[in-house]
Amino acid sequence: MPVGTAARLRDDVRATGADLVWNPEFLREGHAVQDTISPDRIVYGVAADDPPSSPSPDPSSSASPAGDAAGCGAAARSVAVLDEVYAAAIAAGTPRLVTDLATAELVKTAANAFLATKISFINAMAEIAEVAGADVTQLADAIGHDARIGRAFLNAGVGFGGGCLPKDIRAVTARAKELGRGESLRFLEEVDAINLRRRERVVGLVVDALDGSVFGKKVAVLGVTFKPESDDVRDSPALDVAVRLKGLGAEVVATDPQGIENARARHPQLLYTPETTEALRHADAVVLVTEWRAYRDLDPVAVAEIARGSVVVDGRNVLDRAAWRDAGWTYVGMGRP
Ligand SMILES: NC(=O)C1=CN([C@@H]2O[C@H](COP(=O)(O)OP(=O)(O)OC[C@H]3O[C@@H](n4cnc5c(N)ncnc54)[C@H](O)[C@@H]3O)[C@@H](O)[C@H]2O)C=CC1
Ligand SMILES: O=C(O)[C@H]1O[C@H](OP(=O)(O)OP(=O)(O)OC[C@H]2O[C@@H](n3ccc(=O)[nH]c3=O)[C@H](O)[C@@H]2O)[C@H](O)[C@@H](O)[C@@H]1O
Repeated sequence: MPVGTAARLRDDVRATGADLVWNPEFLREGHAVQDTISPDRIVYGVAADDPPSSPSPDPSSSASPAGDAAGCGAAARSVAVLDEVYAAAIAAGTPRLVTDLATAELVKTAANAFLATKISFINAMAEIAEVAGADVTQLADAIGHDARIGRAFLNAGVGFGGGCLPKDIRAVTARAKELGRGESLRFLEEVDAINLRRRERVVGLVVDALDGSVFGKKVAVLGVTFKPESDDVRDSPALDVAVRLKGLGAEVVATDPQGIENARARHPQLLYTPETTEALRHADAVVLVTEWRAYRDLDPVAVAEIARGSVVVDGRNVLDRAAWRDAGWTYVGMGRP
């Protein structure tokens, strides 16, 4: 939601006798239950002019500018209700922050924007690694050991997709412009552009590996969802790569453990099979774009026996490149030799 939405809705909601608090959640698809039961933090946004009367159980965890102020209005009651909802998580020591409405709205957007920026940062470094002859996975490991940076969300590859990160960076960029601060978040347009370039890059690597043209070549695309453990194909880099290859004249056969139905509804022009072996059979090139466990664990020797060609493009940098090369494959990674 654009920052300012809660404040705009609040009076209308209160006129009904209810209260409006902003309680963003940070769950990831595929981990929804675990993330809901054990969140990293809980955030309640309450109206700044009606602060909660009771301090939070752990005052050091409250970021409310008015969290300790007197008052026993609707916001205080809402905080008490939410404390009941999250009683188990709070008792387990989950940090709980009470903020104003706008801050709570921005927390959600800022978290996703930061995650997207981390991914595009490492993908930008992958672009440099590609021309410098460096290895972006080793680079990520090395900088990730710095606790201030951290290794999470530094996996370079075909980039981020899904129903949240792409939408949220575009939405907050647009909102910043509305608020007269477009320059503050202009870098997120670059984050978006870097991300979209990675899809082109995967396609380009396939074309190059097939001597300049995919026309008439069979390409096995492993994965259509935006990430493993989800059937979601919204803004999926994997599906985008499949569609682009098809547009260049390749005979694309895509496979996925969970996403075929959703992918077919959006792109019926592609061929799909739930059988990995069928996708790989007589393939001139194999492209891994969603790092499902089943694809990470593929035996390169066995795949070589059913495929026609010997090109594998690892769009997620998850395959054991030495094992694939030993089995006779031309292995192509993303930002690593
Ligand atoms: N998917 C996730 O893991 C998380 C999603 N969110 C946020 O929650 C929101 C919903 O996300 P999802 O559940 O993934 O999306 P979704 O696309 O699965 O669900 C959205 C629902 O809203 C309905 N809808 C859309 N426009 C509407 C309108 N104008 N009037 C009435 N209904 C309308 C759609 O039909 C759909 O049922 C998004 O803002 C997302 O950023 C937040 C945290 C996690
Ligand atoms: O707002 C939301 O709805 C949610 O958006 C994301 O969750 P989600 O979209 O489920 O997926 P992520 O696990 O964040 O992955 C997003 C994309 O980034 C990609 N990614 C992730 C990590 C990485 O290192 N590299 C990378 O390319 C994934 O493949 C995927 O396409 C956030 O992680 C959640 O905290 C948030 O609640």
